[in-house]
Amino acid sequence: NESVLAETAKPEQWAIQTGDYANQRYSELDQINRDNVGDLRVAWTFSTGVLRGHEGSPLVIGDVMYVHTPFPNNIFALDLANDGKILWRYEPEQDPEVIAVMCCDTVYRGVAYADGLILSHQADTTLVALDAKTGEVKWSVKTGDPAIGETNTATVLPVGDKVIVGVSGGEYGVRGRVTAYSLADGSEVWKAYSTGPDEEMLVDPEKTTHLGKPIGKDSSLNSWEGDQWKIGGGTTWGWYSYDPDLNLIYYGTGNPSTWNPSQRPGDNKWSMTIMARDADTGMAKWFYQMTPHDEWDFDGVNEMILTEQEIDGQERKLLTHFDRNGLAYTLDRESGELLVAEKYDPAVNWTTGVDMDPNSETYGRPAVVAEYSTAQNGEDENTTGVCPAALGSKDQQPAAYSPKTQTFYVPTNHVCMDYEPFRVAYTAGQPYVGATLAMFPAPNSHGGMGNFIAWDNVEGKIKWSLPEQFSVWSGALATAGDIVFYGTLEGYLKAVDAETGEELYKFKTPSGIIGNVMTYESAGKQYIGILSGVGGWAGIGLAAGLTNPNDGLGAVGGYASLSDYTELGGQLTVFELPGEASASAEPAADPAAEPAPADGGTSG
Ligand SMILES: O=C(O)c1cc(C(=O)O)c2c(n1)C(=O)C(=O)c1cc(C(=O)O)[nH]c1-2
Ligand SMILES: [Ca+2]
Repeated sequence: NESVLAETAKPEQWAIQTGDYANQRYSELDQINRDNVGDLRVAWTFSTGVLRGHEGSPLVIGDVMYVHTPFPNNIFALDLANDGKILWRYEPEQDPEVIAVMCCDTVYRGVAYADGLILSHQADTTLVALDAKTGEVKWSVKTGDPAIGETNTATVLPVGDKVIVGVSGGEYGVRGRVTAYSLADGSEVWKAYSTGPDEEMLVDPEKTTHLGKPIGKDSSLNSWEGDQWKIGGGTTWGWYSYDPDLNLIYYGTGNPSTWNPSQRPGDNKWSMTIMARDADTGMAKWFYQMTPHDEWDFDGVNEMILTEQEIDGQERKLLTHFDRNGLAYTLDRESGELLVAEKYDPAVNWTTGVDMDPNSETYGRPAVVAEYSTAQNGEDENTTGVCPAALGSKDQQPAAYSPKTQTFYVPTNHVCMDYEPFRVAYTAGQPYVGATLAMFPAPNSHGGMGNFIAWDNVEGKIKWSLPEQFSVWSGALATAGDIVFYGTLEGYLKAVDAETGEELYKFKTPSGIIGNVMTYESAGKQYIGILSGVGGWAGIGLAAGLTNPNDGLGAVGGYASLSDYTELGGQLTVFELPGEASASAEPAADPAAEPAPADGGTSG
């Protein structure tokens, strides 16, 4: 979208959840830098009035900040030129029944902006376009049906004259797809399913490729038994990227349903797949399936970060993806060629690695370790000590990339599990999970459940790693000030040196952080914003008031002690440096400073 491109090009704004179309989460702002970040202080705060998990971040367009909440997906427009006064609020009516069919808390990863519209895709799958100035509803359309388990938690991607949306419900047998709607009136333009016949997947058997080869006729149908693909998941609840030059959108598909692999023999295409599609038509250019026939619930939906970098002496258009399965992939995003696939979490034990030999029968496939194969061990058998756990070495928490350091900054989980598949019958709108889980910190390690790492996507190597007590479930931000920010589940906002990882600042916000750090400039001064409000799958114990470690799809386990550190509550905290940045900013409250001359001129 011309308007999205123009708005995201202004460093003083945060105009899209992902920072830019490339999902780099990098800001050119450098007033706050490695030398002064230690002086950060709270500038102002805002309570959202909602208790459960707060993912995503506010947007800033011009002088207005747009803050969203989890269910019921309220939106506030705050006037940054007027002390954050509420310009308008949007509080949709939503049937609370929808909460029962949300797998992993009532999270929402935020609103989008295009052409003067605020676009919000609610939990009940209502997609609404609001006038950004007034909050007035311009149009509204229903994209799914919660009665059959279809919900939404993701942000949307405005591209050209369309807005592209996904769907959640892989734990309810929902058939994944992306749908493009007209920005002008909300009418449907194209729809591309993750599974099923070529026509419904918008696949061309001769032109769409997998690892450089034509994908062939009915590649999805041939990889499932019977009609299982109709309730086979592959939902699309993650982050979306867009390359304006190639006009391709990129996203990943989620777990095949059910979690019991014995109920769905075959590769279960195209679940667990990176997809590249034409933004105008939805036609698939290339796919890459990372985890064929998933046995662990390693949804492939994490963000695709687009960069221009040199690899093997050649400048290439790259796509880097940190998958739930514990492998970090670097691909050529034009051709879909697989360049690097390496473990980014030392705990990973279910695979010995990916076959990188293009002439091999198993090219591009991960080699599975029999001991940790829940399919080979079979139904009603408990496979113990699988690393990573179902929520992966990384879940939805997005990484950041600094073009200055050519380094990726990745919030990770360091968690393992016991996994016991069982037979489950499908009933529309009921959980269709088919496995029980117990999750715990990775053994033989630092004892914590997370690391914040710096990653070299060309070498496929960790540069440095900061141990954390809990999973780092917050999104990172990198800036031209040579610093990187992230939040922790206990509630700390932290800033570290982009080169060395040295901790430079931390502040404990009122609740655990699962939101994404953002930055903006207002009246000439740089600010850092973060939503706190513990929840999400890792924090579901607190969010849903669960005490039994087997509740919350097994996530409570090692996360139960989170309640020793934090409590529910949604709040935005905005940080600044002391001192003035422009004529309109408040003067610094520095008692040691000389009083300013009365005439406002320079002294001496
Ligand atoms: O398969 C799906 O449709 C689906 C949806 C969601 C969601 O919408 O939040 C999650 C998951 N799966 C999932 O597997 C998962 O680990 C997860 C974590 C979270 C979160 O926000 O903390 N959501 C989801
Ligand atoms: Ca899932």
